[in-house]
Amino acid sequence: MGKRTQGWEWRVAGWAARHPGFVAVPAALTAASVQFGPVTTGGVLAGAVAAGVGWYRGHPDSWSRMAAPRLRAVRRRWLSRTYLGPWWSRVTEACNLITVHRTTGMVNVPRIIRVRSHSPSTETVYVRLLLGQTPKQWEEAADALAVALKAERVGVERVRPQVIALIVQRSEPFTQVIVPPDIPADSDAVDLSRVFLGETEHGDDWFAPLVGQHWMVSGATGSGKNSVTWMALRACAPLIRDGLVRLHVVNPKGTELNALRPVSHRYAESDGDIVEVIQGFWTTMQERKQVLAEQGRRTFRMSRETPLDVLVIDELGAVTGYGDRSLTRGAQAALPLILSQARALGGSVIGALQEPTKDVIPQRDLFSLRVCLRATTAGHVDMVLGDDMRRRGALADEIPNVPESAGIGFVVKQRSRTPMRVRAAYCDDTDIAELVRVAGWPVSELAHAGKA
Ligand SMILES: Nc1ncnc2c1ncn2[C@@H]1O[C@H](COP(=O)(O)OP(=O)(O)OP(=O)(O)O)[C@@H](O)[C@H]1O
Repeated sequence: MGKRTQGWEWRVAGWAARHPGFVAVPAALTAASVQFGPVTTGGVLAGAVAAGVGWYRGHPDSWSRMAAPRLRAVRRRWLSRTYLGPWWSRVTEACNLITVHRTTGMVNVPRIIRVRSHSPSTETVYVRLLLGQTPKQWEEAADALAVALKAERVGVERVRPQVIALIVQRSEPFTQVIVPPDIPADSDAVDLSRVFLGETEHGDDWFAPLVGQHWMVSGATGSGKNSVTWMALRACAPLIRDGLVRLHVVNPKGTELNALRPVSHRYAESDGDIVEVIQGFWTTMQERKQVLAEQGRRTFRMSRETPLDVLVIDELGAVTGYGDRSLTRGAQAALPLILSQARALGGSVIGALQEPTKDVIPQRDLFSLRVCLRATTAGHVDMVLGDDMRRRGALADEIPNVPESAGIGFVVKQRSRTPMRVRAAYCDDTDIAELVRVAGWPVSELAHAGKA
């Protein structure tokens, strides 16, 4: 007997029996529209669907709730495959960062996991490494990557096993030297809670408070560390003249800051004098404690009786870490006390150093403003600014060692805990001479008066 073939009627009947909904729903809709009219039926149907969807979306286990993020992820992946994928494949291939399976010939491209942008000029791209790749390989390809990504420079940071962060600096916001503003003529015009230091990458002025704060400026030799110090002292010039600010200057190198000798309350270059100045500063703070107690005040207010004492230390590393033993021991006896207690007593410290390691400056966390100018190694960035700051864009070790980059560095925005590229204004010899002239004229007048 030959194979029995079914007629189409049987096949339709069989399908309808297997899918009753497909038959029952149109049949019910047809019957309802014959009975109540198509408009009423359509309206009721639309209402029922809307109510059902509404209920379903509100339900904790609703499909749409669970599915929505997944759908979004799929769409994103699809978009990145379609638009970003080919471009990224070309970039990584050009930089030799893809692998090809030996037998199947399949090309493996490292996957972009996430892209974050913490500042207008920098992006952080998190990449999952391919099997067999090392962060070092990517570091070696950083220059090629910068060219391929049309970026100024690219830094590589290890995040966790298999994941690295590419810190892509798109542009250099600072192409010109920033000129310092005029020194205010009057003490009243000076606001030490907002000292102008330079500009930020956002195009705004960069201000920092000096009263009740300690500043640490770290940078390699020639990075322009003293720019920050000079800007603070220019703001203070009329106050120094009026006896409202006193300078205690520690200048182990004996260069540059020696211009401050005539306007300093205390000044030291040799090891013995340095220890004396630092310990004298601590004694002043202890006396200040007494004065405030007698005045019944808990907080310091700047006046001639209680001036702001500013301790400026150049080469802080030599003073606390790698200088002569008698010097470092003497300084280390007083400096931690000053850093932890002087803020409320009207004492501020401005320290500049090249080597920000813990053994050189164990108290670096006591500095409230920390500026990281050009660094010699990547590790210095997080030591100065805090954990993860390099990964978030503070590529201080990638700042070129050229005079055009001097004064450029990073600070941390306190609210968002993200690094911000800044450039300090540059005080040339004329600006320094002007500062000394404004700050010092009563001293010279007094000297003349004494001689007369
Ligand atoms: N803010 C700035 N803007 C532009 N150029 C600057 C700035 N600061 C410094 N420079 C330039 O960089 C040079 C080096 O600066 P400076 O000697 O102050 O650096 P430094 O970090 O103090 O170095 P060192 O540790 O050797 O004393 C200066 O001669 C000057 O030409």
